[in-house]
Amino acid sequence: MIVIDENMVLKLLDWDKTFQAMEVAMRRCTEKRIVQTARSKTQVLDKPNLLVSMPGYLEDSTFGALGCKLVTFFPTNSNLPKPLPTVMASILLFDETTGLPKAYVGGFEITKWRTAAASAVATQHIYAKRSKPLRVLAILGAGEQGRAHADCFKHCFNFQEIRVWNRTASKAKSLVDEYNKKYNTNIFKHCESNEKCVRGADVIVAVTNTSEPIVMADWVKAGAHINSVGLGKTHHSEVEEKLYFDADVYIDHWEGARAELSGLIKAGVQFKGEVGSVIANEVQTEDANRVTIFQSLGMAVEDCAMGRLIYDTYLKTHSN
Ligand SMILES: NC(=O)C1=CN([C@@H]2O[C@H](COP(=O)(O)OP(=O)(O)OC[C@H]3O[C@@H](n4cnc5c(N)ncnc54)[C@H](OP(=O)(O)O)[C@@H]3O)[C@@H](O)[C@H]2O)C=CC1
Ligand SMILES: O=C(O)C1=NCCCC1
Repeated sequence: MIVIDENMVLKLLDWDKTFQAMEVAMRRCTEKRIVQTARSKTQVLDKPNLLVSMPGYLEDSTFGALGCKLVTFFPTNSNLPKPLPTVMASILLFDETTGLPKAYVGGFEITKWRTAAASAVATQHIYAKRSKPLRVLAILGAGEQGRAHADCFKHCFNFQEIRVWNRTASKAKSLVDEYNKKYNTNIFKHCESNEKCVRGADVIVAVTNTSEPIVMADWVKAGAHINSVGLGKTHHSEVEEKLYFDADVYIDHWEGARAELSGLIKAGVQFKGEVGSVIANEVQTEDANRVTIFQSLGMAVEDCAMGRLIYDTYLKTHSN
């Protein structure tokens, strides 16, 4: 079995290929060329900490794989004397014919990259391909995902301004300073409040553990697009609930949504469709003034696609 550790994974990752892998995973999902059920969660007693198991099979000549991601979500890690990441992951790939274990692939970087790229794919197909404005991006949350989304959206789009807000302001300020230097630009701007960050933004990314809404309906401009990624009390805690009734809400996969967005479903919110059906041009938002939301849950087959991409790239670059 090949072991591809986190350092190696990071060397092999590439935004364009990650974007492509997410497009394929999402499209294949809608075409039913995948197998994945709602993921199983094992909670550590009396703690908010979870071990999540995500097995999947993706049929595709380039990105297809049989694999399983095991991911821990330990929000309490941020309070440790020496904080650890709150989301950590490992991916196992198996031979599709024999079932033999093929590779262990570190899943920490992959989870960051594929989640940010899934938001970028959703933004491209639900929003940007309708020739909508891409002037101001608002990122709420400057943790691991906030950073990955800042890199990914800088790479994939051409925003004139990328605003960053974080509950702990110093982390957003550090991100802004670091990224303006890294990209030799001044488009990254720190926002003191989530309201200032959201008002007037064309695209909004929410990537926090909040259990209370941080994106209020009245702040969101007509026709804006929101990627809501974070998991607080529920997967839809970041956006004020009433906005879900006045927006076109897209999901990554129905099985996951039925299990993890049951609160929204019970409240009567209807989903417009999977992002895969938008990629396939089967569904689209027609009204330019309607807000669109991508409610990102994360899918096992996204990790299968990434495992295969990294495995193949590793074999190409380490052939002896
Ligand atoms: N949809 C998907 O596919 C995936 C979703 N996720 C989810 O994305 C979220 C972010 O992950 P990640 O960046 O790795 O986590 P980090 O621990 O690195 O960052 C957490 C972020 O959430 C903020 N935060 C925590 N509590 C609150 C609160 N009550 N109000 C406002 N902000 C808060 C933190 O702010 P501060 O600095 O002030 O503490 C920080 O910005 C998590 O909920 C995670 O489960 C992760 C992977 C995949
Ligand atoms: O898809 C994932 O990976 C995760 N989703 C939400 C919680 C942490 C990991």
